Amino acid sequence: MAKRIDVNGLNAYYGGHKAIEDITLHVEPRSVTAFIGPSGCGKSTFLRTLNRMHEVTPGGRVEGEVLLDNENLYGPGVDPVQVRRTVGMVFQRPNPFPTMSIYDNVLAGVRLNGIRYSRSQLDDLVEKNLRGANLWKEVKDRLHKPGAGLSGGQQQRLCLARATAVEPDVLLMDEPCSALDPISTLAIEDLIDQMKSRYTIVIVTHNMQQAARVSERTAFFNLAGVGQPGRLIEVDATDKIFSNPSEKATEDYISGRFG
Ligand SMILES: Nc1ncnc2c1ncn2[C@@H]1O[C@H](COP(=O)(O)OP(=O)(O)OP(=O)(O)O)[C@@H](O)[C@H]1O
Repeated sequence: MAKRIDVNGLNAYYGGHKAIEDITLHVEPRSVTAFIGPSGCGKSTFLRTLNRMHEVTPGGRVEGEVLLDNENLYGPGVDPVQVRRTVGMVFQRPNPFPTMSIYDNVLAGVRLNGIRYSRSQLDDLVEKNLRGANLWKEVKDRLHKPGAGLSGGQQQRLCLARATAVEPDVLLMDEPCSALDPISTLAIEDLIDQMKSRYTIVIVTHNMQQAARVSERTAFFNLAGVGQPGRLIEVDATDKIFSNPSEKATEDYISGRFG
């Protein structure tokens, strides 16, 4: 079930270094929001605060709140492992378990949730999620071959199938196409378009055409200078950000004047 995200006054640190400052952002369910901004402004850091991955980095610390349908992910007693199941993530480089079969890759997260499934239930889960990732037709005859035998684009779709198999509420994508060729990139973008009716999707991208193609809303991040924390400069409808942004820094960035 897609959920709404409300971030209030969020700061994130690496040890003594404040990487992002005072971020407040609201993301509607069943929508795609793109994060754009120059290198080092904290897009990936912010993304990782949305499923408590940031604190996995030594010295990683967060202040402020992230609400998922009004429930604070950083509230007392919240299990970060459960949060990461609810808020799935796909990374820049496709990272299937290389020696594990395609079939077992899809089920890798499912098998950690402690529920016992019958063989036919598992078969159904694998087929449903590979179909959802537009990969079923390409791999149905080699489900028990290793995931590493797929092309980069197929591996990334396998990672999406693995992420959706645990039925998350939110899907976070950190530059999911940056290691892919243009055809595979379009396949992932099509998939994002299809998936947005079921999930809340947040995507970090350096590719502004991609942000314009896939997202309804775009958030622009920037930093005042080297060593300064990144900040959210503005968030608005993607059309507006790319045609008539409110802030000069956004306009400078999208028109290629910096970054
Ligand atoms: N593991 C880490 N340890 C210490 N500092 C880090 C770490 N990861 C990122 N940072 C710092 O946090 C700040 C934000 O980095 P982040 O990777 O979130 O930015 P970004 O906007 O995603 O950059 P890019 O577009 O280049 O991926 C930077 O100053 C970076 O050097």
